Amino acid sequence: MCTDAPALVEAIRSLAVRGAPLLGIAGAYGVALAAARGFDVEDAAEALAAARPTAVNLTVGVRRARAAYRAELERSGDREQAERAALAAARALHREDAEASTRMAAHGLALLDELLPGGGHRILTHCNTGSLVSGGRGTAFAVALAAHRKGRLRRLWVDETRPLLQGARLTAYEAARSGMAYTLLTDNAAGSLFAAGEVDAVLVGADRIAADGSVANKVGTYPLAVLARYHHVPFVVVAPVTTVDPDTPDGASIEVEQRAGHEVTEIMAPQAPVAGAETGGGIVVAPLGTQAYNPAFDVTPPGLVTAIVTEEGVVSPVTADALTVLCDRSRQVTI
Ligand SMILES: CSC[C@H]1O[C@H](OP(=O)(O)O)[C@H](O)[C@@H]1O
Repeated sequence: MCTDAPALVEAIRSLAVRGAPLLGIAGAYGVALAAARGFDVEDAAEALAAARPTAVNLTVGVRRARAAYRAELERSGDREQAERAALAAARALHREDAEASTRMAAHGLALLDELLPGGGHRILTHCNTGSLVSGGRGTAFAVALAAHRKGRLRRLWVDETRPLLQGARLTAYEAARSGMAYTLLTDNAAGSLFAAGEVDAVLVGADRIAADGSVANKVGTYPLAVLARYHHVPFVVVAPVTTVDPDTPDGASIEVEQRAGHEVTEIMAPQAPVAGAETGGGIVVAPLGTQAYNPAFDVTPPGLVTAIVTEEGVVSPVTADALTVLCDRSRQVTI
């Protein structure tokens, strides 16, 4: 339970709180929390927004609550009323995300039925995109859940998602709890599933979608897009409009978060690493001193994306014109 803004910043950095839409909601509540606890709201907003650089929703949520706080403070000069305005903005964002999740699930299921008319979808997903990252039932996982509830999901292939295992730890949990047929696999086993013709479509989330349609998502997403293209399998990104960032022109402009090497050189235990410790607290699987490359995300070019599903509908193909419409919509719903 985060009782103050610095604790929430650390929870976001350590991925105790994670997942693009939820980061936006948490960021907004963090601004309201800072105001209520007497922290400097501007400083807290900056720290929260900087906690993880790739997920644009974090910035969106922080800006939404900060704008509400500033506007009310200017209007009434009353800090308590300004705190309430920031909290109201956070609650509104929470509700909007829950509604967006429901609408994305409906649009995504309709797209799957159009792309895969035979039903019995075998869906591969990466990382975790369910209710643990959302005010509702999530993004990509919400589509798989909708298919399951309509009896049209034959199997959910769950990438374990190294190094932090969001798939093995979280998506498998959500799939089991929902009663859907699912199978966990190592990330490097996905290729053989495609080769065996066992994947009908790929469904993933996003952390930032650039104005040209490039998609930043958990590392390991780009190889799935290449495999999907090679094997003529639809590759579908599911994300709220607020994840589209008009101010990031292309994939090369997306800052990809680089994380600590110990997340790779150790099999991480669920608890957060002890700050300042020589290791991350996990089981060391590489010689001490091993350097590790640990980007948290990778970027998929628009040409490999079959469709982007938002709460506003489906964009396919992913063209500059189509993204212009999404960017305009994003500007309307963000500050
Ligand atoms: C659709 S939000 C989930 C999104 O966020 C994950 O990243 P992280 O676990 O580092 O927060 C991953 O990229 C998912 O696709």
